[in-house]
Amino acid sequence: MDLKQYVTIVEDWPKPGIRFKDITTLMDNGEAYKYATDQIVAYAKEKDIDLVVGPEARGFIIGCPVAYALGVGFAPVRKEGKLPRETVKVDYGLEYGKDVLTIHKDAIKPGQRVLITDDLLATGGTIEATIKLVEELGGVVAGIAFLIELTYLDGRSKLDNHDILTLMEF
Ligand SMILES: O=P(O)(O)OC[C@H]1O[C@H](OP(=O)(O)OP(=O)(O)O)[C@H](O)[C@@H]1O
Ligand SMILES: Nc1ncnc2[nH]cnc12
Repeated sequence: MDLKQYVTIVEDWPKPGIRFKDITTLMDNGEAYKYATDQIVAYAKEKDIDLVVGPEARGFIIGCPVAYALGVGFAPVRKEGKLPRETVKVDYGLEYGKDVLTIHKDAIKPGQRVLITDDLLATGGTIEATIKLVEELGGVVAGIAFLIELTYLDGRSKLDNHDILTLMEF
């Protein structure tokens, strides 16, 4: 299936100069959303995953159906001030801003094999920060899966030698 046809490009959003890749037109097509999810599930099955971790908010949309299909848990990474118990945190930058990401301190057991999911790899700041959080809690990043990679921003170079799956390149 050609997934790219379901992504809508929105010019100059949220800021002038940004070509926003809107995945809501992929998600609201049941066949396309299932196809994309199934590709990531097949990848995750090769990696012997114990837990899926995804950053707010679009990382949840990708990661939760994958966790359900694998029969493993999902741990949310959220922007500061959203998680109610003790967290670890990290500052990060992204294509159109900067922020702080957090995860509950007890979300990952040392040695657990983690799949990180998100909709899109741009500068790599969000996933670089997510990797730091997972590793600080003793998790092993066994794989990272995205729907979309913006190859012209070279976010991949921030993700060391981690194993990465992307379903579409722009
Ligand atoms: O590779 P980067 O430059 O870090 O950019 C990619 C991140 O930016 C977007 O999230 P955003 O922070 O806009 O949050 P949202 O998912 O809540 O809209 C997107 O969903 C990725 O998480
Ligand atoms: N160009 C873009 N489109 C959609 N989400 C993004 N997150 C960071 N850059 C983005």
